[in-house]
Parts: sequence; structure tokens; C-alpha cells
Amino acid sequence: MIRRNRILRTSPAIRAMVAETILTPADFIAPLFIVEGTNVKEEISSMPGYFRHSVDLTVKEVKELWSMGIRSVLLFIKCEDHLKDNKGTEAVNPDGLMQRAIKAIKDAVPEIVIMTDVALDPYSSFGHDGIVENGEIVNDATVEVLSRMSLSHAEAGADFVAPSDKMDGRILSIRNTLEQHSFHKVGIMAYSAKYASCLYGPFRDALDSAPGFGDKKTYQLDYANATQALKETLMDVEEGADIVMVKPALYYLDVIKKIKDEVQVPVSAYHVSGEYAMIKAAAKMGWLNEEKAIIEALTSIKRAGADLIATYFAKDAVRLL
Ligand SMILES: NCc1[nH]cc(CCC(=O)O)c1CC(=O)O
Ligand SMILES: [Mg+2]
Repeated sequence: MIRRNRILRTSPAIRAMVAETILTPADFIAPLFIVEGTNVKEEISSMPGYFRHSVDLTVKEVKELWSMGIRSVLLFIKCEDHLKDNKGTEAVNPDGLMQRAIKAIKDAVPEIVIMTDVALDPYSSFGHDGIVENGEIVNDATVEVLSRMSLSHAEAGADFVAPSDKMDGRILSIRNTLEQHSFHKVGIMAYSAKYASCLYGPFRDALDSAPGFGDKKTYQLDYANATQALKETLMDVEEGADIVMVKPALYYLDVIKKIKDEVQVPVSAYHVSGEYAMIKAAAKMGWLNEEKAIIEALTSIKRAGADLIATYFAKDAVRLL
């Protein structure tokens, strides 16, 4: 034998020397679920160990994340039922929960990068990401509202808007709207390769945002396809996306790799609620070691090509590194 492969795995020191993929706290984007009220902290039943917080406790949480080295948060709000409609009225309310949360975080931790979800589902009486007409999700009217919604987040102080809706043409429209209003420093993280996945179930519990009819297959990608994901990601970059995203993450490592090889912007991946829940459930049963499962999952996502990872395990991962 002239090549003994095991030499490079002999000891922890050698393994550390040759490790190609190393996670760091700045890799993580921490998603946060925000609710009305004060001093509210509610555990999400299908996401054990993860919570919805009122704005005051969200601010506390953000301070802790920042002190741990996490550099970015991704905000989602749970809209009160009586404020939901089919027009996204509350989504553009300058005093809405999202807008108030952005301001409170910006005041308390000005340096952290605030990213905001842009889609109508939490605000929609139909639980869909867009405006519904005759049982269909209409594209262009939705893009118009998403652009106003993005502007409203920028006005409140968001650093990045993150359109997760998958309507056609929304990146260009959002970019133009931001430009027209001189928000030259607000970025766009586009959910470009977002699949219609079963893995969003716990998230929809968290926000009470499950579709009231049908599914999201007319706008989110079919998991049988990778080519469309690449095409649509390249289009989003052309339209002005600063960061592109693949979502979910672990079932889509090939898509992350394919996109990373083709684009010249940072690629993020969203390790979604169902991926969190799977690890939590198996760990609770004693079938998997939770800590090892977390680090292996996140390292694999980065190895596939993700520059950034949105994950509910951000804090756990930083503690384990
Ligand atoms: N547009 C809404 C949105 N933004 C992020 C997620 C899912 C995140 C997760 O499951 O962790 C969803 C759900 C959906 O598309 O139905
Ligand atoms: Mg990085």
C-alpha cells in the first residue's frame, strides 16, 4: 500500500487540521416568532424548546443572540385573527406587529442584521402567500402588495427583506420600490429555491398560517425538479437579489450545491421547522443523540455550499461549537 487514507484520521488534532468545513456563529440566521402582548413566551407544541415571544422578550432574546456571536435574525409575526384579510392590509400597517418589532430590535441592538419575512400567509384569511381570486393565487396584484410590504419593513429599519412567497417578478419589483424610495442599503434575501414541502408543518402551527384550502404547489417548487430551482435562482440574481436561499435544506443538498456552483452571491439554506422537529422527536425517544445530530446536520448543509444557515438550532449550535 502506498496510500493509507486512515493517516489523516489518526487523532482529533489531525482531523481538526484537515477539516474542510467549520461552522462559526456568523454562519447562522436565527428565525424568531413574534406575538402581541408583553412578557409572553409560548412554547410551540410541534417545536419543543422553541418559542413565540412578545416584542419585549424578543428584544431580550436578540441581545442574547448578539452576545453569542450570532449576527442576524429573521423575523416572523403571528397576526391576530381579526386583522387577517385577503389584501394584506395589516402587512403594510406602519404600526403593525412586524414594524414595531423591527423598531424595538433596531433600538436595542442596532448592529444586528434584521431580516424580515415578506409573504402574505400570516396575514391572509386564506393562509396563502398571495391574494386569492376565484380559488387562485394571483401573481401581479400580490407582487404589488409585497413591494409595499418590503418598503414598510425598510421604513421601520429592516436591513434585509426576505420574500418567501415565490410569486414571479417580485424581486425586481421590490428592488425598484426600494430604489425609488432611496433605500439603497436595504438588501434582498430571496427565497429562490423554495420547495412545496411537508417540512413546513410545525412553522404553520407556530404562526397559525396553514393554507385554508388546497396547497402551495402552484407557486412553490416541485421537489421532483432541480433545474427550475437553478433557473429561478439565476433570475432572482438578475432581478437584484443580494443573497439567494434554498429551502428546506437537508433534503435539498444537491440543489444547494448546484446553485452554489453557478451563482456569485452568497447562498443561504433554511433548515426548516420540520427538520428541527425530526431531530427533537428522535432525540426525545432516545433514538438519536441530539447534539451530534444538530452539528452533523448543520455541517453537512455548509459542506454542500451554504454560506449562511437559517436554523432554529442557532443557539444550540453556538453552544456546542
Ligand atoms: N411564506 C411563509 C414561510 N416562510 C418560511 C416558511 C417555513 C419555515 C419553516 O418551516 O421553518 C414559510 C411557510 C410556508 O411557505 O408555508
Ligand atoms: Mg459564513
